[in-house]
Amino acid sequence: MAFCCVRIRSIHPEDKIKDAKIIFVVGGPGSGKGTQCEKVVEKYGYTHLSSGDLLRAEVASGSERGKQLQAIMQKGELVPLDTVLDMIKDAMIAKADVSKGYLIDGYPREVKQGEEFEKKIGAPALLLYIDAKSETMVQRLLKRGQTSGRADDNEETIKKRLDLYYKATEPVIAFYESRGIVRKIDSELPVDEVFKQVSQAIDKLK
Ligand SMILES: Nc1ccn([C@@H]2O[C@H](COP(=O)(O)OP(=O)(O)OP(=O)(O)O)[C@@H](O)[C@H]2O)c(=O)n1
Ligand SMILES: Nc1nc2c(ncn2[C@@H]2O[C@H](COP(=O)(O)OP(=O)(O)O)[C@@H](O)[C@H]2O)c(=O)[nH]1
Ligand SMILES: [Mg+2]
Repeated sequence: MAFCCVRIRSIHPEDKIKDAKIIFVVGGPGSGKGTQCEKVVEKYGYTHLSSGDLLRAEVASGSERGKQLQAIMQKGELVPLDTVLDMIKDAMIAKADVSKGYLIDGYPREVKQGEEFEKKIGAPALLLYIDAKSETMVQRLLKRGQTSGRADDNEETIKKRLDLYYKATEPVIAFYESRGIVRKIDSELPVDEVFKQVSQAIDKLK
């Protein structure tokens, strides 16, 4: 007896991003991640997702979850991994039809965050390591704090964010170095010089 089979495949929203080109942008607070990402968006049409910005948008919405997040961010601590990851994933899916690739800025903050991202979303093709000296980062953040209105751009929280960066986030770079996808960017130079290095790294991806 012949069967006529219609295969019904469930469509998961995740399928839309499973082959996406992903760049992790990692560096200390104030190292210049956001500044460089904006320039990449302009030149390459990538979608920029700053995990910090996504969290701040949730805080600004005034939701109950936002209130809990604000308390954590004000202390310079890390919010629960699943919260950030779900936000990134949803934002990626929302842009899937128009995106040439994704810049994931400020994530992973710790090795575990990277591992979970790969399980739920996919592997990065490149990690841009935006490197600046800690004194440089502090100076930039204090200057940014004069106008940013960010509750965490103050001397006390900056110190905590830097400590956490060296303790939790730097190991992320070593983790991906073993895969050969890390490009170290000297972010002490003027913005356009920094961007030349970033462009070279992205051009090599094609
Ligand atoms: N993956 C992430 C990203 C951000 N945060 C929280 O959000 C705050 C601000 O994050 P972000 O905007 O990325 O700040 P920095 O990287 O410190 O600095 P910048 O905005 O200057 O990039 C962090 O201190 C942390 O509390 C987090 O917990 N987990
Ligand atoms: N001199 C100089 N300043 C920079 C450079 N990149 C960023 N800044 C400044 O440093 C501050 C922090 O930059 P931002 O992009 O917000 O860094 P992020 O915290 O890593 O996202 C901002 O006030 C920028 O204007 C750079 O390459 N050179
Ligand atoms: Mg930023």
